Amino acid sequence: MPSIFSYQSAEVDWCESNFVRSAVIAEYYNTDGISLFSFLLLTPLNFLVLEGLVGGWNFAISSWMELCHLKVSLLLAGLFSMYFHMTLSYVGQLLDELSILWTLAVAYSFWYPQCYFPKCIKTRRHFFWLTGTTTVISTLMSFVKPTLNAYALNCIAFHLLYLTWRELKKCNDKRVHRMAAVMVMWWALAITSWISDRWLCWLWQAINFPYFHSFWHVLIAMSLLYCCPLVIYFNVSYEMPSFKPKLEYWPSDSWPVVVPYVTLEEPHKQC
Ligand SMILES: CCCCCCCC/C=C\CCCCCCCC(=O)N[C@@H](CO)[C@H](O)/C=C/CCCCCCCCCCCCC
Ligand SMILES: [Ca+2]
Ligand SMILES: [Zn+2]
Repeated sequence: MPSIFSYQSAEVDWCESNFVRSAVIAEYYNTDGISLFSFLLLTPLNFLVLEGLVGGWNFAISSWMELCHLKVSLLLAGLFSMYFHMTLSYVGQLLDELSILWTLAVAYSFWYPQCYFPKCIKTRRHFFWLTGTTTVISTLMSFVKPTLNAYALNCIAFHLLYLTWRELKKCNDKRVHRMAAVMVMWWALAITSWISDRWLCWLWQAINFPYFHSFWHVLIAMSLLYCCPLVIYFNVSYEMPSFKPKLEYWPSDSWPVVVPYVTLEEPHKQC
């Protein structure tokens, strides 16, 4: 019986042919080629977006700690993803999926708006416990049928879409609507690539182009780049109502390649 650490012991194998470009890296493009771009370039950009938040304002130490948790979780998700595609091992698959689950848990427990809490949950502390318990139970259940884990994780994105839609209904700022539209566009392209790789592999192998999972890595990282400032924008509107958040693009709105971020207008002095 193969060890849970051994190469190709995972339940899932992506469309890219194994060990074609390297004897030690099972799926080269999913591990290094393009994934390296997405996680080692776009994730630091996300860090800068998050760092701008801390550096620019007098941010409470608790918010700084929350962002640190998110950064560590995102970095681990990137590293575990590379380990998984390098080995296609059972442990790699679970580390990849569980790190995404726990990153989502961190984001939900810190930034889920209080107005959407279930009726029985009164404080963020209670919501924190609810998220923690649900995540621990989901972690245990993930060992039952690991093939289903990724589908369950993708369903969480639909919940995020629903929340975005609820928030946009209350918001008139055109810049926010534009940023949400761009985030959804990247996510739609990402999920299409993920499903194509899973379900239409026979077709991509027939035309010798089995690289859609590596596209997914880049596209989901792009979507996250727009998701972070949006989450921060809505969070500031709820938690710091005296500030006025504004979505901006670096270096400027008109550039074809931009990094989105949030700025805050100083609070009005109270008499
Ligand atoms: C203050 C900012 C808060 C922002 C919250 C952002 C929360 C980010 C959470 C998770 C990061 C996801 C990282 C994706 C890593 C992909 C690794 C991967 O490719 N894994 C596959 C196997 O290699 C696996 O099959 C994929 C599983 C599905 C993962 C689904 C993740 C959903 C993430 C939702 C992203 C939101 C984008 C916007 C949605 C409208
Ligand atoms: Ca493969
Ligand atoms: Zn992957």
